[in-house]
Amino acid sequence: MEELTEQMQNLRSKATELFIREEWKDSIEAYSHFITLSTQNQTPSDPDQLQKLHKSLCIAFCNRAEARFKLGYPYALECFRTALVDSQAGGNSEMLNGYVEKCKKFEFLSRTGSIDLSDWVASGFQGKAPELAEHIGPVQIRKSEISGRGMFATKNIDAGSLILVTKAIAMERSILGGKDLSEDAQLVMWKNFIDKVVDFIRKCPKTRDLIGKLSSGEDEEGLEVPDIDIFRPESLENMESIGEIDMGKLFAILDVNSLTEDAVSANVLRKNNDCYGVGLWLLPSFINHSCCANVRRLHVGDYLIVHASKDLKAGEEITLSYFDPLCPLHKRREMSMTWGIHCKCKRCVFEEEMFLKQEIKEIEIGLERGMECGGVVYKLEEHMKRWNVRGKGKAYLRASFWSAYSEAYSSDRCMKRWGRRIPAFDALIDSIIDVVGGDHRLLKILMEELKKNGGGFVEMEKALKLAREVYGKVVKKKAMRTLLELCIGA
Ligand SMILES: C[S@@+](CC[C@H](N)C(=O)[O-])C[C@H]1O[C@@H](n2cnc3c(N)ncnc32)[C@H](O)[C@@H]1O
Repeated sequence: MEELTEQMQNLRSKATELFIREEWKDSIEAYSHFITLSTQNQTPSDPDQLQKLHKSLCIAFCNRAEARFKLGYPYALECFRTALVDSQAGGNSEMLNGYVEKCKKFEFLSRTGSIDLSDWVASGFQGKAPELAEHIGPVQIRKSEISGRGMFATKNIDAGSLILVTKAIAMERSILGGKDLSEDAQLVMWKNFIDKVVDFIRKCPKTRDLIGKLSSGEDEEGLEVPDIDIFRPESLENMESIGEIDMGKLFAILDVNSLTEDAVSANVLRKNNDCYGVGLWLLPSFINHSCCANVRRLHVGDYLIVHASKDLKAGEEITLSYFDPLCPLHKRREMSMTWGIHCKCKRCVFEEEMFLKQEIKEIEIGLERGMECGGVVYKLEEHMKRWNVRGKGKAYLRASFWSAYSEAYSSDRCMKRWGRRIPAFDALIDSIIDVVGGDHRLLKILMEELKKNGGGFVEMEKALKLAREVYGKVVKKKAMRTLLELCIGA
């Protein structure tokens, strides 16, 4: 024990010396070594010794974060800073202990990604969103057949599992007056957002270099494929600096990669959220779009959480729906234009042919003219039978005409009239989930159905499974039930 204490003291002195000499990289290594030794070994029973150890640990955590920040890593956690302030003020041992525990928790969260939002959800999203930590799951960046680079699973991932947790480089929010944000307010929001990004880049060269790796939408095939490790907060790789970033290129990068919180999958964990935000998150920017996506995103504070909304196979490309997948082809085409993309996913290719059919055009016109939804569903199902459209093809079209299906199945009057002539509710939901993965509207209608017809254990388990696909495994079973109840009113 004494030998160890001496070793720890030597390490601490060495780390501090390196830190003072501004030899950031070596001081990080020395502090890491010190932290590992101090946290893995028996804690001293003498209260004075314990307080000394906690104080040293606080300083070590904080100085290491500071050194990382000096090297240009944006992720120095606020908690480490608080720890320093407090330890310098000679805080009491209980507080120091609290900070050390908090630091250790962050490190653990970042390594394992074992995030649990249950308490926050169960309390009805009271107070500030929980503090999360950066996490990268089993994924890598590779060349994609969709376009440029994409993100791929490196092992099988089951639905609901965490893929990325990442904090925004910058975010700007605006309060929504009515339903939409006025054009002026949007412009102001974008301007503030860009200013924040520019400010960050000035302060943090590493961030500037990482942003420089993102696509500006031009010549994606020629872009280099970065190693995902350079995005890890603890990465010490010395990247070759790209120097000043051209403002024109920066604007193009922000245009291609920024995400808004109004997306279909956002805004789901907090109710009555009247904020509308825009932000830039680095790693999620490598995820390509598909109309049959296999991951979803959630916004918790400034963090973006990406989780699998379907089971994924090792080697499979990870895709996100940049816009609402539960609508017809031409609507999706319109929305994809704002992203400058022409989606060629299997669903789009299949529907391109189907939407040329006169019968489908008539259904679309019928819907526009207010034709009864039950009738629309019946017609479409009959046509699909006649054209021998089955399996995935059938599910694609059902997803495209979701608005008609959801209205029909939610209306008692409609179900009385058409119920026996249209597919059973369970079969319908299963087929749509199969193509678009978990979606909060599917969950909502499933819950309504359960409430109406009373569901047993099997039905409840099915709803919980779908809920995990929609919200991820960040919410445990008990809290998930609260969420399910809330989602009926969502
Ligand atoms: C957020 S980035 C995705 C990663 C990008 N492929 C890269 O190499 O950095 C968005 C850009 O990727 C391309 N992209 C994403 N999904 C696509 C799709 N389904 N079809 C065609 N291009 C797509 C478009 O150029 C789009 O502007």
